[in-house]
Amino acid sequence: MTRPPPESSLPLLNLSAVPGVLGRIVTERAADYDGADPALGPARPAARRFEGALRGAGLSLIAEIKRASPSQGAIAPLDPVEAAQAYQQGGAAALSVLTEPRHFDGHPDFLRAVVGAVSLPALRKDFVVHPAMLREAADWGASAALLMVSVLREATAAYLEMAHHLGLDALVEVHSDSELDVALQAGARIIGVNNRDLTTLDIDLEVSPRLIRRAREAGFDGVLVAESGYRTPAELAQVRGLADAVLVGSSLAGSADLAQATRDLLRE
Ligand SMILES: O=P(O)(O)OC[C@@H](O)[C@@H](O)c1c[nH]c2ccccc12
Repeated sequence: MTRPPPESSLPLLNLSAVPGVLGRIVTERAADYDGADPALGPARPAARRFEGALRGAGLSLIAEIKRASPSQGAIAPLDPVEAAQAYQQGGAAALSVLTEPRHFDGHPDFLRAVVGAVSLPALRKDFVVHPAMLREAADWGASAALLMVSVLREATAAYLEMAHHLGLDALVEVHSDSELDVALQAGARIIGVNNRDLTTLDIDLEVSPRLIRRAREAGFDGVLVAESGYRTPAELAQVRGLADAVLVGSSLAGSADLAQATRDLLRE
């Protein structure tokens, strides 16, 4: 069986099967990119900076620039560059920058500005439902993009291949055993386990440790990231020695002094 080269493929997604809040958001995002050019252009070299940053000693922090969310509404009117600099000073290893405009108050300019101003590698945090979104991420200087198995399903492997074609690392996000199986099958090198169920927005901090253990037991030797809901060093302790990295947004973004909040959170 031959597959068309990644630069010409537009994998089919069944977004009407995605439930709840998540379903609404991805349907809007697909409409935003309806008719966009799916061409990726020539292959770009892989720097693997995002992956490299997370492989550092101990539990690495991915700090998120998140001004609003469906679960909390407005969080804080962060200046993206100031926030990125504060996170870097506080000890973050990498950044996550929301570019979704309607529910997370994100913007492409935030990502471009952050990449131009700080040295940490940055993830484009968005609901990727079209190849053009990956091409944009690479053009804007992101080191990585988020790929959600709950959205991409059987197209996960194709999107992973497209991200790698563009020289991007991919954070492949899962929330259940069956989604983890898809990520492992697809050949993900970085897997994020989201404690938040994006269809109900409920948080369960037991989800990450459980699925991270399962991934390791299955022989996965890539990078594992615990995502969402972390507010205290005690909560981070639940994934120390287990996850390579943790992704934190709201609890940092909502604090008065972002650099100090970052240092406090990382205190063992
Ligand atoms: O704000 P929190 O609870 O610290 O979570 C951060 C991050 O994990 C969360 O923003 C997130 C994880 N996966 C996502 C997918 C889309 C949008 C947002 C997310």
